[in-house]
Amino acid sequence: MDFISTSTEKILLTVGCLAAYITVVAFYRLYFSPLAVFPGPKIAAITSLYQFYFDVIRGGEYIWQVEEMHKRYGPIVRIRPDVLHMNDPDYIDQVFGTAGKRRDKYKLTTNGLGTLGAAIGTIPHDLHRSRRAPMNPYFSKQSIQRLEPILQRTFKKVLGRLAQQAESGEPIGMHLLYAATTSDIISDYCFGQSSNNLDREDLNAPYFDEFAEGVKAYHQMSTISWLPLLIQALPLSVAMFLFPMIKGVVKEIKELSVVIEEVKIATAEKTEGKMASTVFHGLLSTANLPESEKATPRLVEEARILLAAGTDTTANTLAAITYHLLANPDILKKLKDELVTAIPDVRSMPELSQIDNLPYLTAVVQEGLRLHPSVSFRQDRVAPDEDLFYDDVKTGKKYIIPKGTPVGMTAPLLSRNEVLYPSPMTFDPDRFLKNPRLDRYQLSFSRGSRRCLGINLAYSELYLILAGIFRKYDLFDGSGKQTNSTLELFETGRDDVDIKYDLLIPFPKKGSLGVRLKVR
Ligand code: HEM
Repeated sequence: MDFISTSTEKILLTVGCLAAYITVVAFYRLYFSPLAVFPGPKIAAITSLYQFYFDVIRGGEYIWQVEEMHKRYGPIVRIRPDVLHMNDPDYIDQVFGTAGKRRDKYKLTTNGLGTLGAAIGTIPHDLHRSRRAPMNPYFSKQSIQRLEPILQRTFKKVLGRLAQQAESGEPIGMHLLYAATTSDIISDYCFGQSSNNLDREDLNAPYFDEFAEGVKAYHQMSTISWLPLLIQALPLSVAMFLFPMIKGVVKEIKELSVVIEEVKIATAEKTEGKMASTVFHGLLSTANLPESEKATPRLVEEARILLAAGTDTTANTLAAITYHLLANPDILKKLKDELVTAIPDVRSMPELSQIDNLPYLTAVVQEGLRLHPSVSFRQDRVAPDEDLFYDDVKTGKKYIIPKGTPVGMTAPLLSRNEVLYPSPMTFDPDRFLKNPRLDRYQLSFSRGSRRCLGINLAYSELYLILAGIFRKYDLFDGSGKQTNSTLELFETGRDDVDIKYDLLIPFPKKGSLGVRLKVR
């Protein structure tokens, strides 16, 4: 009897203490936190479990809750106890920082990326700068222009695959074809060894499926702060059993470690001089890079990011643009007219110098990036040195965002701004022709010192592949009179390209087979 009452008392005491603790924390967050003055739902201010429910349990749906919050509370909202979110295109520079302004990353976002040693996962501004600096020359406009032979060689294989598909009569999944292409290019540029996905019968589909499964862990890792530490602390076999989504990562780390070691041996005798021909030969022969920065595990993390960021992003935007062009014959006609003038001989491969200034192609690419930013997660930044000031012009309210506060912006939300982009869900390249300065408001490649490293490569791939495919192929019209090669959408609708779930990268409705085409 005594035992029961003592145990019951202990349980009651524990529950009481817990309830008191939760009440005090909730009370503090609601009324005394420096972020208490910011609008937003109380539940989001009290607990991060609100985000956890939508992002982890429901799988990438918090983005739509945040959109609703903005509709209800205005352009600045508190979306977690410690995080603000902005949806004002005129405030991009303040959040992402202009020259000379330091911007850190938010710890939990980088946890989700799982690569604290890579530039993208580096929290402090200054360390990020030093990691990014030796990679910048390899992704400058001139360096990417020098890559044209690799791009051309790879694109020839794409045309070969499309021709092969025409013979088979089977539909082709364009996301996979584009991912195989961009992955071949970035792997070739990183190490001088292409993944050769385009030479494989299955286009290396299992690798890309594994990648898609892996990114689904992003929200778990970024909302449960201790999860990455737990996974690292467990024996590998136990971790893989409990968290099967890490299997692909473990395999990739092993393979990339071997590749990096090979590059190390190849660069050992070389001294710094002219630019190396691949990114990693370059990094490893940079004399003033500390040895710790050249350690294999850190370089493996950098390589994982370059390979992932350089693959699915561009492929996703390419697939979406392909859909819109084939679903909108008027838009495709305008593009084709421009391409026919710029590239008179249909048998010749387009060269970047022929196409990189074409106005309509540029508008198509910008509109594709606007409507389908291939990085859909909240881009959080922290200003460590300065308070930020925000005036809500509609309500006249003035806010001071204390220094050190994570503030996020989300490209797919910003790009649906109805004032900048009337009928935002319509694919309308003309809006960029009418107002070319609209590109100032694009957040698709991020901004500031953490802007996408691969932006010039991504543009070259987008221009070259779209120009090459749509110069050659017409839209199938069913007349039976067409003599040119043609493309037709196969069982593909708008909901196969529109974002439904934000899992770091955008995913369409469940069960979607992506953009599929019949090639004739
Ligand atoms: C349409 C294509 C692409 C889009 C929309 C895109 C978008 C982005 C965005 C939004 C970020 C910032 C992410 C953050 O806040 O942490 C980023 C960073 C990055 N991207 Fe891209 N990207 C694309 C293509 C590429 C390509 C082809 C590469 C190839 C190297 C690449 C490499 C990177 C790297 C390394 C970073 C990290 C930069 C840093 O933190 O300093 N991306 N990208």
